[in-house]
Amino acid sequence: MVAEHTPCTMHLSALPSELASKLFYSLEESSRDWQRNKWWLFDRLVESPHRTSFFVRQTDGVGDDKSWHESAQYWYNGRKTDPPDVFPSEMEEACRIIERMVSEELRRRPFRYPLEWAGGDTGSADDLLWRANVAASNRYEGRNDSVGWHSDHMTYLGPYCTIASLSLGTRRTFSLREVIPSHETETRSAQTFNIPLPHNSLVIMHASCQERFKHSIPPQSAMDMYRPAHPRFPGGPIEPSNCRINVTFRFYRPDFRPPSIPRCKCGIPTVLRADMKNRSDGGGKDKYWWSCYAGAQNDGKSCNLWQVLDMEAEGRGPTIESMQGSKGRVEESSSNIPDSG
Ligand SMILES: O=C(O)CCC(=O)C(=O)O
Ligand SMILES: [Fe+2]
Repeated sequence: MVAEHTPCTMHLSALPSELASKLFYSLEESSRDWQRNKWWLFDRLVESPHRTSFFVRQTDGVGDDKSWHESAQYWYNGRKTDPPDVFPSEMEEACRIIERMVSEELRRRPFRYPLEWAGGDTGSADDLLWRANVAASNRYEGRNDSVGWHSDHMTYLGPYCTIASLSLGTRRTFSLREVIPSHETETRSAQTFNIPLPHNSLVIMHASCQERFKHSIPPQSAMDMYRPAHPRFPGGPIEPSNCRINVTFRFYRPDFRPPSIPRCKCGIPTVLRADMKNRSDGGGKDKYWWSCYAGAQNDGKSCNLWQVLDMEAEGRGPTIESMQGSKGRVEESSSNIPDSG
């Protein structure tokens, strides 16, 4: 049902059960002092209703290039931060399994979008179609921690990214809702899909999810405690928890490295957003905007820059389109194009 109604797929029991427990325990402990993001909303300083942290992978297995480590320092409100932590060993192990799952799922997809990254296939023996090199992580404690409606910024991910989101600990609801393009608001309205995410489940937000849908983790009026299948230490007690840990594995694209990100008049890197209201649903004419992000960190003051992303003029790629020389969707069967009406 998830795949039928949304640009996501849902995978239960993603990791071996013992690895999922170990990763939950290690992140549950380290996340107690993760930060709540703070940003300016108009003239008010607001704080995220959950804790968050960011990890970079020591290597993405492709080569020695570690330039995404620098991108990772900008994850927090466009402001340069201390170097983030490297994936702990259980996260690295989980990442390898998840890369395989995502690659298999990509192989099953009937088409790729023109602007998807196409430089990932290295011809190496492991033939992974998708790799992760960073992980943004969230901790939700109790019923009230949450994240509001948003789509993820594409600044370092580029258009039509694939994000793999692992849930550990107590079950929470993941809500998805399409943003209806302006020219269709008269003829149809959006539905909200509420997907319960149990411990050790993986949601893959496939290409077009960030362009077409917003997502959230709403506060809940009630929740079940999570009872781990394994004790924290051999022979120890099972400790129920009201905590959910989320790890979103992402690929920071080589053609969206920090030096290539336009800066606005405030002098800080802009953020890349999809024009969700004026999209063409993958037909290759989607619009993306580089926009000033100073407002979030600068007492709410911004230079209001909005500059259109121009993949060609900015020298970005290779994309599926540039590799296959195709305009519009790269597809095998037209019957598999999701109906946007
Ligand atoms: O916790 C989740 O499942 C969603 C987190 C999220 O949307 C994000 O980190 O951007
Ligand atoms: Fe998100």
